[in-house]
Amino acid sequence: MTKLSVNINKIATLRNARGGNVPDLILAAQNCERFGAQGITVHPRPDERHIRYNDVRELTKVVSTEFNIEGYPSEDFIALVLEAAPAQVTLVPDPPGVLTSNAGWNAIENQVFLKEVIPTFKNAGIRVSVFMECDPEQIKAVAQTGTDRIELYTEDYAREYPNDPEAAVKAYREAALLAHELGLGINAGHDLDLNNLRYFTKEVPHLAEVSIGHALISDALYLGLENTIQRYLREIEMAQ
Ligand SMILES: CC(=O)[C@@H](O)[C@H](O)COP(=O)(O)O
Ligand SMILES: NCC(=O)COP(=O)(O)O
Repeated sequence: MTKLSVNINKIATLRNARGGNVPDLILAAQNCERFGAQGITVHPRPDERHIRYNDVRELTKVVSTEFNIEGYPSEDFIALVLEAAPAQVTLVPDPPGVLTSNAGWNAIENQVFLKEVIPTFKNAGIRVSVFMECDPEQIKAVAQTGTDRIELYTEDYAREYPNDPEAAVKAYREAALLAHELGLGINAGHDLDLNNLRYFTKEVPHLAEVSIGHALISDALYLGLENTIQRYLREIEMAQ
């Protein structure tokens, strides 16, 4: 069954807006797990616009499901992840000033770099996932880096889904089949929501985890966090 990892970046966005500790991010993460989340994901960006490095240090003490830390493997990020020792690190090629993640790795051009960085985490017992698009040549290249998993970047799927679901999901299904054949685990995320999640998890095989944040936290403003998490879980259950 595909696991749901709730990305709590946007709870930190709201907290930072007033400079205090409301909403309490640690309590929110614990409640997400209590409401059924099977993982907690954070993306501490260099400018700490939402998740701060110290949030990661505090969260790692309380997260009892799978803790997944996403980010570009800068020296500071690597040191933070090794200190936090999460279940999983997801390497994302984001430059510092980007509004949000908007591309997967070019694993062909960055093969040497990824081959150097990935053992640092694996030797510390941390599962590695690499944020990727669906290009088969890129999937073959990232399979050579030693990563445990890839995370399929699903913005293209989310954008095209309303127009033509089958066309939107085709490349992802093919990428998942190829990745599985190459011995890679498969995660997915970015812009997944209550409308497009069931079809994606039904059509894409071998999907270990989806990480969802922006739409889920936005839905929770209307539906409540507990109800929202359970509705996302139900979408996955209905697909499998
Ligand atoms: C890698 C990914 O798709 C998400 O972690 C995304 O980067 C969320 O980041 P923001 O919450 O800063 O948009
Ligand atoms: N890896 C994707 C993630 O953690 C959340 O992305 P989004 O749902 O906020 O777009």
